[in-house]
Amino acid sequence: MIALEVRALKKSFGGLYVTRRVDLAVEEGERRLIIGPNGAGKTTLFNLVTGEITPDSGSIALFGRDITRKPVRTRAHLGMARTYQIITLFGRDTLRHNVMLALLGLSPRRWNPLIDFAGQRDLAEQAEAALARVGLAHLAGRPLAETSYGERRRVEIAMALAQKPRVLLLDEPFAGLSIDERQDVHRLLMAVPRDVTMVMIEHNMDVALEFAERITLLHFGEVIVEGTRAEVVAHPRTREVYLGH
Ligand SMILES: Nc1ncnc2c1ncn2[C@@H]1O[C@H](COP(=O)(O)OP(=O)(O)OP(=O)(O)O)[C@@H](O)[C@H]1O
Repeated sequence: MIALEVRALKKSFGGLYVTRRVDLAVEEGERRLIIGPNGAGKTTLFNLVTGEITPDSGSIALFGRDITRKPVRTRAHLGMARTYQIITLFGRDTLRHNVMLALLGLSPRRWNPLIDFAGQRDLAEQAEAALARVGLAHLAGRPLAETSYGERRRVEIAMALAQKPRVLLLDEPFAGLSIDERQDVHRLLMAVPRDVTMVMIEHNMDVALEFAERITLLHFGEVIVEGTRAEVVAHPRTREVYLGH
């Protein structure tokens, strides 16, 4: 079954086509890597898929269901989660609370302004389980501002995984990490079960290549090469627009 299918997707900003025409089909359970030079339209593609921006034309389907015009929240309910390139967490709050907020994002309780965190035992337990999954259970009660950059990136992955996604979009999960931290995140992503389909944008080829089964190369808003890891790496167009730089 195709988990995520994008067809003839187009998006322009002020007359400039950032997504010129993108077709993409990611199988359920697949690990797909999206590469491309700066400005190729990778993040824009993610924004279109998650619904943060609307396409000019084309369609997006999640497990066969058309979601092109569905709001972000509906897509999240249908199983889509994302980590961001820019960290957007609450510094003074503990790791546990940050993950609980991510979980509340999918819950009707989010809309209750008087929510009492202390009374949300089930949410706290889910948040702790999510933190344990990324090796941060021991830091659950620590304010986020007192954690390292690498730990925060793992919190972001915990937040996305806590939502029990069926499709997880990862925007540069290795950006800014040390070699050791990269290995931690890599191990963590490799341990995610196959019922989660993963699509990753990443510049850091050494770690990302290992992760990917199939690779899509975007250039000026179009897919110019796609195939298995070996096929894409060996392709002359890849060398020309990407690996040579
Ligand atoms: N909201 C917007 N309004 C106008 N232009 C935009 C907008 N969003 C993105 N762009 C432009 O679209 C182009 C593609 O941006 P995008 O962030 O999708 O590329 P990218 O492949 O993710 O690049 P990078 O590797 O640098 O993150 C860029 O030239 C960017 O300036």
